[in-house]
Amino acid sequence: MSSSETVNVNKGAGRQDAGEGVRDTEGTQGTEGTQGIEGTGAVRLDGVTHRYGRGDAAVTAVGPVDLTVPAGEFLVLVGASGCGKSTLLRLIAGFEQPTQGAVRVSGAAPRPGDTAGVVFQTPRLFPWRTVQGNIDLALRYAGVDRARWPERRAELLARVGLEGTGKRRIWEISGGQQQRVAIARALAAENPLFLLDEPFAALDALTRERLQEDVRQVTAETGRTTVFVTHSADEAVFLGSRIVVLTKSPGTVALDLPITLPRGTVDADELRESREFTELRAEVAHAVKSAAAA
Ligand SMILES: Nc1ncnc2c1ncn2[C@@H]1O[C@H](COP(=O)(O)OP(=O)(O)OP(=O)(O)O)[C@@H](O)[C@H]1O
Repeated sequence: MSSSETVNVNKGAGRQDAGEGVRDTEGTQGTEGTQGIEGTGAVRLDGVTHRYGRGDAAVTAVGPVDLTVPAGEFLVLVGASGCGKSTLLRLIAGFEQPTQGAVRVSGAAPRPGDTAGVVFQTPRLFPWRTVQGNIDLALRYAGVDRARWPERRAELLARVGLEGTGKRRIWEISGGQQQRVAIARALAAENPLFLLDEPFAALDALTRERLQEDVRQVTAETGRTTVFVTHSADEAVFLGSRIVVLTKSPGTVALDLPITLPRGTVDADELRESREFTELRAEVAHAVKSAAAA
C-alpha cells in the first residue's frame, strides 16, 4: 500500500485563522462534548497576557491569547524565537501568573509542580543519582506509596525504553537517554497534563526522531493532554493533533490548525515520507515565517 493511500489528510477541516470564532475541531482527538473542554486535563486560556518586569522595563512576552485545549489533545505551539511559547507553557504549568486573563487546567488554577508533568530543553536531572534514584524522587514527590515504587519505576522505564538502566548514574548515559529519564520523571505523577518545552532541541537528528516516535506513542497510550513547544514545523506536524502558530512577540494566535494525519496505526517513516505530511510541513513552515514577519 502506498503512503498516500494510508495517510489521508482532511486538509483544511476545522482550520481557524486568527480572529475567527469558535474552532471546529472535527477530526482531532478528545474533542467531543463538554467533557473534552471542561474535563480533567483540559486547558483553558481566557484573554491571557503576560508581562515581565515593571514600569519602563516591562516586556510584554505574550498575549492576549484565548485558547481551549480539550482533554486528550496533543497541541503543538510553534513560533519564532522570543514570541512567548515558553512563557505560555510556564503559565499553563502555574510557574507564572498571567498579568491579565485567566488560566484554568481541569477547571482550576494550575498548581506549580502538581498540575502537570514538565519536560524542559535540558533534562535537569540530579547527576550524582542513578536513573532509578531520579525516578524514585519523582515518585516520592508525587506521593506514590513506597511499596509501589519498584513496579511503577519498572513500568516508567519500560515506557521510555530504558529497561535495565536503572542502576546507572546519569553521567553514564547518553543525552538522549537522559531526556528519556526526564520524560519518565514527568510521567511519574499520574496527572493528566504533559508539558514539553523544546525537549529534543539539543539532540542529534536520529535520536530526536526516535524520541518523537516515543512521545507520540506514550501520549497515545496514556491519553494525557499534551502541550509541546517547538521551532520545528517537521516536529510539529509529526507530533500534533493540532498546531497553533504564534505571531512574533508578543505572541498571539496566528493560525490554529487541526492535524488529521493518522495517529498510532501508521509506520513513522511512511508517515514522514507521505505527500500529506510534506504538504502540511510546508504549510506550517510558511505560516511560521509569515507570522514572524507580520
Ligand atoms: N524572566 C524573564 N524576564 C524578562 N523577560 C523575559 C523573561 N523570560 C522571557 N522574557 C522575554 O519574553 C519574551 C518571550 O520569551 P519566551 O522565552 O517565552 O519566548 P519563546 O518563544 O519561548 O523563545 P525561544 O523560542 O527563543 O525559546 C522574550 O522577549 C523574552 O526576552
